Amino acid sequence: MRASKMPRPRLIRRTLNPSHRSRIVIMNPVISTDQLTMRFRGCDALLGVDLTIQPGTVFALLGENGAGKTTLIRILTGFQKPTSGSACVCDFDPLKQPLEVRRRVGYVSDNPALYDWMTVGQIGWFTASFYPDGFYDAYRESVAKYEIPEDRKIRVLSKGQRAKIALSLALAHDPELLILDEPTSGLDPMVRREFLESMIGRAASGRTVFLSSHQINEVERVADTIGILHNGKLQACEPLNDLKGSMTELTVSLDDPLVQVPTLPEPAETLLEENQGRQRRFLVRNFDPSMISFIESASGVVAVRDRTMTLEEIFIAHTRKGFAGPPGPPPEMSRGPSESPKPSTGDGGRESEVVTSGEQS
Ligand SMILES: Nc1ncnc2c1ncn2[C@@H]1O[C@H](COP(=O)(O)OP(=O)(O)OP(=O)(O)O)[C@@H](O)[C@H]1O
Repeated sequence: MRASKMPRPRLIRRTLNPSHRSRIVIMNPVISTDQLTMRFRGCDALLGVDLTIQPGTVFALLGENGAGKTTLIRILTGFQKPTSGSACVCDFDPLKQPLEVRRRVGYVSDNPALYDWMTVGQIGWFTASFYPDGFYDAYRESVAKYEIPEDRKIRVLSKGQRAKIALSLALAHDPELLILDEPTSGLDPMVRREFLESMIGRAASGRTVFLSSHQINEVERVADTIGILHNGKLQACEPLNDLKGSMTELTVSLDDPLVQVPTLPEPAETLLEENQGRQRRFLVRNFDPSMISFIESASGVVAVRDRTMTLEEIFIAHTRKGFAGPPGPPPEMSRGPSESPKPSTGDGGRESEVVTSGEQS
């Protein structure tokens, strides 16, 4: 990482105990990346990803199949050399200091590789040899909690039991950073719930959790920061509440499909516009309810409805064809249907138009 691009330490004020006075602690981000790019033959898996994750965060990386999530995780854990750009994990460069990174990171891949011929106990004992004292005891405690016999061979375990073993191995050294690729696949609903809730506890104790997942409703319950990766680009990376609070769906009813809807004033930014006959649907970032009367006062506008969006809808808005990408120059709310032809999206006869000038991914 170039010195000029190293993340600057942030001042975080935290009260460690109600009986203690507040004190200032200087903390570096747990993860920071600078313009990470990964080009495979015939495929750009990551394109200039800048990501910063602070300690004590439950971060969820959302993305469709092939968005680049696993590639990003492989780079962060030192298993993959990026084409360009750099990463810093727990203050180390995963490429140059992979062992330092792995000592501090617990990682469970979406398809954990375990030695099938070992027993549950043996794999814990074997892995413990790479870690400080205390690993094996913590591992055994976790396996006992999951009620998996230690003398059972790995190869006869069910998918969910294997996932539990992988989690137990990843957590036994109480890592600073836990990276989980699709952590709950294979776990039954009760265990999923308990496990995800335990991630909140880890973050509260200052540890950091990085989840990559397709289970949007599930991560919404536990994550405090959300990243949305689409075609290798990070389209959004914000605290969950900021992300949800910043996006609004507007439905404008018109007395004629050709009516022009006025341009919204800044800071509103229209990300997507859809024509549905006499209704125009907009996805707007930074919408202020006071703008409703402004739109209603336009000629031909019959009614305006606004609605906050769920995380799932926000995710779809960021990953569907036609989304304009991260904030760019101030957009126009509408150019009016007569001014430019709109491409068909094939989604049930609706038409979408990109209305910002942000780069398409
Ligand atoms: N070793 C490789 N060689 C060539 N292409 C690769 C390689 N690894 C990944 N890719 C490609 O990079 C893109 C991103 O893959 P990646 O596995 O990171 O996606 P993902 O977001 O984890 O997907 P999923 O949710 O399906 O696991 C895909 O198009 C994939 O085919």
